[in-house]
Amino acid sequence: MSTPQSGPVVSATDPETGAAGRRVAVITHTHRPEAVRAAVQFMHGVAGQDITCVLPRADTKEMASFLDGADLRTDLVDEAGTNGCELAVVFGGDGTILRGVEWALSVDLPILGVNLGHVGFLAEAESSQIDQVVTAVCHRTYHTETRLTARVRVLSSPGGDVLWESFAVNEASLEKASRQRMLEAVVAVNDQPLSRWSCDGILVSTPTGSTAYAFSAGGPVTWPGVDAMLIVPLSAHALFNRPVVVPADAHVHVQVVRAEQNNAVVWLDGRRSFDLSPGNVLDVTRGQHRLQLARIAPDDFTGRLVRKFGLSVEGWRGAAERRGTHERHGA
Ligand SMILES: NC(=O)c1ccc[n+]([C@@H]2O[C@H](COP(=O)([O-])OP(=O)(O)OC[C@H]3O[C@@H](n4cnc5c(N)ncnc54)[C@H](O)[C@@H]3O)[C@@H](O)[C@H]2O)c1
Ligand SMILES: Nc1ncnc2c1ncn2[C@@H]1O[C@H](COP(=O)(O)OP(=O)(O)OP(=O)(O)O)[C@@H](O)[C@H]1O
Repeated sequence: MSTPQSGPVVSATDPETGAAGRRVAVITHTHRPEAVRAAVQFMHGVAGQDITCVLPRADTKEMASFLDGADLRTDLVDEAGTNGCELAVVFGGDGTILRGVEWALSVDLPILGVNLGHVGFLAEAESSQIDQVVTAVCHRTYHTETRLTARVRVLSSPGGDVLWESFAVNEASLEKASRQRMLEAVVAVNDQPLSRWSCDGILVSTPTGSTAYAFSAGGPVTWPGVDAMLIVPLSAHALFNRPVVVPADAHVHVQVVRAEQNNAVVWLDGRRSFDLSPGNVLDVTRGQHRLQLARIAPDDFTGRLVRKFGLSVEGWRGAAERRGTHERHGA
């Protein structure tokens, strides 16, 4: 789902610092020197445009040698939040973008990812395109694509107390806590039991997550505009062990029936986790906030899939045919 629009209008004065001008958050995979270099190149690019770069203070230790003495307008902050920012530009791979989401989601801040990781499926630009990113940010020519997220809660029992609450952009992954035993859980959709699975785990994934863990587990690749959630069993020892697709408004419950050493664990986007005991329920519904991904080019999910997954669009026959033509021409 894409909403063409210019960047959000931001007040000329930051409410907290009183500083005038535009503010853009910069989040960097600081353990990767090429990501730090790219972030600093971006900051230099926007420096003359009355834009202050807002950095998480924790990121600046590794960046200090690049920042010291540079004529850059930066503001260091401890807490995630808008801090008056209109956009977060993230330099890293998907993991760093998922870290950036923790800053951005609750305040509906768009994220523009620059890939300095291995895959960078969620990124919009490659490291060779920093000048284009600078131009798009300076002229506010980016648009935002919104993505479904999930609200994830752990309940003590069906209808019981809420023990934990968080969100997922990719997936909630309920997993066995002990490697040598199976997890046993009952999945219910809209309060109707669907299946009991003895398995390694169960994913409840968004369309965004359909190219991540759910993809590895045999789930269907789902275009971002599809308003649905995927339920994907991990190695279920059952005749019915298929991924299922439910409407995004469905209420998905997964109750842990048995878990060895009395524990199962849920991981959200591989970043946030909580331990569950038998009887506890993983409760997943549509998230209140949509992730906003800033784009500098028109949407092209098909192209992204082909590029990032290295899909062959000519097939082996096409390659053979081209070789044949080549050989007939005596090359
Ligand atoms: N067997 C698996 O495939 C498996 C196992 C655990 C976690 N994961 C995924 O890892 C994600 C966390 O990513 P990370 O980079 O912090 O961990 P990571 O460093 O372990 O990398 C996981 C891989 O998933 C890719 N990835 C992440 N989100 C993606 C998305 N939406 N579409 C396509 N690819 C995506 C990353 O680029 C990376 O190659 C989790 O949300 C989960 O989806 C996958
Ligand atoms: N400043 C940081 N401090 C600590 N950890 C970080 C920092 N930046 C990134 N990470 C973590 O490092 C891990 C790997 O980062 P990332 O996913 O960006 O790189 P990658 O694995 O090479 O890329 P991709 O996910 O696209 O394959 C992630 O879990 C991410 O959250």
